[in-house]
Amino acid sequence: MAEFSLDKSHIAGVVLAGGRSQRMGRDKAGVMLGAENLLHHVLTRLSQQALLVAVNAETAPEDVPVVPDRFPGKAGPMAGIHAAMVYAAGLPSITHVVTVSVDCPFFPADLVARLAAAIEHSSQIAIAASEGRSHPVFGLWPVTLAADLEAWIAADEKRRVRDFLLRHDVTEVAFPLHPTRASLLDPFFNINTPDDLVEAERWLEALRA
Ligand SMILES: Nc1nc2c(ncn2[C@@H]2O[C@H](COP(=O)(O)OP(=O)(O)OP(=O)(O)O)[C@@H](O)[C@H]2O)c(=O)[nH]1
Repeated sequence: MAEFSLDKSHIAGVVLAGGRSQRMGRDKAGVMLGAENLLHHVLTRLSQQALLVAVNAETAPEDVPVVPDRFPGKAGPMAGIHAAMVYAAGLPSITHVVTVSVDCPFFPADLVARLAAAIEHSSQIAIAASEGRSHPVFGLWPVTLAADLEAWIAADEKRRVRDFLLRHDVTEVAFPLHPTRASLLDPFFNINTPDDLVEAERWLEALRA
């Protein structure tokens, strides 16, 4: 059997930025971390790893396509992942879409490379993990799963990402902690609350030092 190989030229990236940001109390995409907002941090990091990038939210910078949920209020982040798949399926030469979360500004610089290397055939999903926990919103998804995901969302609105993954061939890729001057940073550290934001400012400083 020929070895399956997936490179950046076949991968689009979508930042998941839906949801209610209830714990933060305001839209997380626009929250400032250092000199830039979270959406800017995440888009910058993602655009180095995917051929094209888009945002799954109401608003985005002018030159970035917006990919809104097709099932708003249903299935949480899975609705965003579905919108991402449908968007990417319409792009020439794209076979997979990588999704990342807007509240996670330090995700690994080799996220896509390592997820892509873990995929052994065209219908496989790869998701990230760290510290023994999986992070299914950080996934590399075949765009051909859009119809299956749509049927899954339509059938039951209460299920979670993990339930969808159980239906498919999934590989989990473990990422190491990132050394900083202060201590080891989990690259999937995410910002849900104002206190998390204070901690993220400290990590930003530690990374810059
Ligand atoms: N497209 C889409 N993305 C979502 C939805 N709910 C959450 N997300 C995204 O999934 C990721 C994790 O979200 P959570 O932190 O669990 O939820 P949140 O709505 O951002 O915040 P809370 O309201 O405080 O739980 C973030 O990138 C969110 O933008 C949704 O309904 N649709």
